[in-house]
Amino acid sequence: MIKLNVQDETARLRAVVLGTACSNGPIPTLGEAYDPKSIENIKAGTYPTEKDMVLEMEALNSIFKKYDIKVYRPNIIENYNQIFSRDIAFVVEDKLIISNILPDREKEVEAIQYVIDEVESSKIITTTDDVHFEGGDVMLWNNHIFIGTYKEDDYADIITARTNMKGVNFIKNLFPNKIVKEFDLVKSNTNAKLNALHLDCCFQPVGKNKAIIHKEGFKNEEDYEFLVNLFGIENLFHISADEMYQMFSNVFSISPKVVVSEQNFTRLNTWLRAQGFIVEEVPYAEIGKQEGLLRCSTMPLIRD
Ligand SMILES: NC(=O)NCCC[C@H](N)C(=O)O
Repeated sequence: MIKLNVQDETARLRAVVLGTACSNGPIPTLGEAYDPKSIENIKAGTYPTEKDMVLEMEALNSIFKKYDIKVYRPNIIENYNQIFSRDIAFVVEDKLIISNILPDREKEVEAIQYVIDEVESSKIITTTDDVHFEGGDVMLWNNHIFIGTYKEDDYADIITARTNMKGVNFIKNLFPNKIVKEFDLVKSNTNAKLNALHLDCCFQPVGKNKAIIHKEGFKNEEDYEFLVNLFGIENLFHISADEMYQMFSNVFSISPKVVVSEQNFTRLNTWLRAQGFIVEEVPYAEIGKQEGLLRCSTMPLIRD
């Protein structure tokens, strides 16, 4: 059995689900794509190849091996995108919460059923179809749970809005001892530079008291100010719309000291090293063309 334990974003990682790019399927049609960056790359003829994406995910896998982390991979579903494991389920404390994910991505959950079967059934949480959340929108931070959401009435038309207020309230009720803080995010179905697809696309803590943030990803300035007050302005690394588009906030912590980052994120990697972090660089830009990066493709099961 797997004894789940995740208390925050950065404690030493022991076990993780890492997605797979194997049998990713043909290039989606514009109608099949569900994020603006994929659409942009399909139109430009630059959609990533399976071969390149498999190589990138193996580079991440080898970092996990180096740090002796137990890695679970999804079972392969033929011709199906299974890269972004983060969104399909997530661990809070000792509970595995199964997301009600975008219907286009539903089969991804079946592929990790063998992992779910290793978890004590009383720890597995599911909910009704009207309650939406994806793991990319949910972050644990000390006594807080941060959740990205979208509050406008046109939620149903916004394919980039994945977590609704019913989802936020469900998590609030599940963890009455936590401070659940939701953030209304800026969304665009058509322009990836104006789209905070999930909370982890515009914000993520690193280390014990620092975070990467794109201010304009937050619809309300007060939400941004809340994070400034919590972390301290000197501890925030601000990223531009272009850096959000490159997914600078979607690095992945394997301990409070060690961050896995993309090899081209020079400005961020230099800052991280100056703060005393060990930065493990991997190539991940091809995966990034699908509007997800390192955090998005991992789902931690056990941290210290
Ligand atoms: N946590 C994340 O931001 N996940 C990235 C998911 C990207 C995928 N193309 C999607 O739109 O669902």
